Amino acid sequence: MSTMAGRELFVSAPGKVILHGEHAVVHGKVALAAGLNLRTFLRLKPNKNNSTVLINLPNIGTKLNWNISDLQALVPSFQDSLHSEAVGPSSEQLDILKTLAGVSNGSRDTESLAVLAFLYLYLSICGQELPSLEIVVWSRLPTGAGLGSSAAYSVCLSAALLTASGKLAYPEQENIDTTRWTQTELTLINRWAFGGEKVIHGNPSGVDNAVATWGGALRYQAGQITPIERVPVLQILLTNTRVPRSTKALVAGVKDKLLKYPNILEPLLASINAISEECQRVLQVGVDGLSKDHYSVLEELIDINQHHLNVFGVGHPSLDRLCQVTASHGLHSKLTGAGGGGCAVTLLRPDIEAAVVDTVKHQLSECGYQCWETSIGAPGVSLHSSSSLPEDAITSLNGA
Ligand SMILES: Nc1ncnc2c1ncn2[C@@H]1O[C@H](COP(=O)(O)OP(=O)(O)OP(=O)(O)O)[C@@H](O)[C@H]1O
Ligand SMILES: C[C@@](O)(CCO)CC(=O)[O-]
Ligand SMILES: [Mg+2]
Repeated sequence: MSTMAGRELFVSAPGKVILHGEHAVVHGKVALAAGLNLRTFLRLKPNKNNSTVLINLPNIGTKLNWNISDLQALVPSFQDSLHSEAVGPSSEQLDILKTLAGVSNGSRDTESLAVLAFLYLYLSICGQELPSLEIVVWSRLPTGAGLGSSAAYSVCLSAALLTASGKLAYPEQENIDTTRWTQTELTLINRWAFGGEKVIHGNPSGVDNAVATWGGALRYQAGQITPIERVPVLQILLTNTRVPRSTKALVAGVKDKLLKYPNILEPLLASINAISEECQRVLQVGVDGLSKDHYSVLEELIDINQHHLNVFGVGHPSLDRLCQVTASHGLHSKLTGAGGGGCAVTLLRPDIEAAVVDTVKHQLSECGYQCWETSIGAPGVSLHSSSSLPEDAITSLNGA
């Protein structure tokens, strides 16, 4: 095993789709989620002749750098983080980072959250001897649309910084192009990514970073990650309403509602839990092929959950419209991720004709929405050789 210290490295992590359980999972209920074949890519380059650390985020037009000597003075406030049981920044650490990044309190803007998460992970993971680095992160995922862009971002940073600082070994080569870390190492990557998610979300459940780390399909409840080894092939249509929203604000809104109306809303959380359980049961009995009846159940579960999520106040008129368009062609949709705009998932039954799907996509694009037809399940965080990266990723990482 060799360390990656001093070498350029390329990492990627997938986005995710939550089939059921968003929001409820923050309150200890079951969620079912799967990796998505839209990924975030990171290039880390050691800076030999320089004494700065640079972060370049082309998706959001951010390019910033800091002098290592300025950051070194802050290290004592972060040096216990690596060994502490608690994951995530303390309020003192967040205050230090906000001052450093010139971010005002309560700011939820895209750049501030991305920069705070980066600084938190860099200072906490790299510790004593801060390395001079140049990091570029570019994603095919829409930012802030419900497909786990924040988790893919945090997972890529966590994996790259742990590897570059020698805290993770270079993964054993399965093949020369793409390698993955061991289970123990993935657990460490996931732990730090959860810390990054805490900076971005405030109170994440941890499901998004778990999917970005392990990929595949999984059941998540209260920190417990159970991979679902075999899942029937599910074709889905993902649609981005392009209505911007903040997961942090939506999660906080649900909490407020639950505190205000516990007796009214707790039963809905229990219902969402039961929906996840029933969905998992159907996927497992139909693992070798879902029957028509199975699809009917999956569709009804989608409809019921979409109504529940509306009750929690995380719907949006753009999502209502999307559900109406798909329903007019006999297709069933629900929001995925935090809602409030962002993305929805539509189940594509195998008996639906391609022409119908095309019509639906056309009508959704006329609403100003963006669609992807895809299937669920994608590999988790991976280390790549530069030659194995897709062309758009390498161009964006090198050209940024
Ligand atoms: N490619 C990226 N470049 C820079 N920052 C990013 C990138 N991807 C995500 N982020 C950070 O993550 C934030 C979006 O996170 P948020 O949790 O609100 O949305 P999401 O993760 O896309 O959706 P959800 O959490 O509902 O799945 C952005 O505001 C930005 O700070
Ligand atoms: C809304 C939420 O349940 C999913 C966001 O993708 C938040 C979380 O689980 O951290
Ligand atoms: Mg997120």
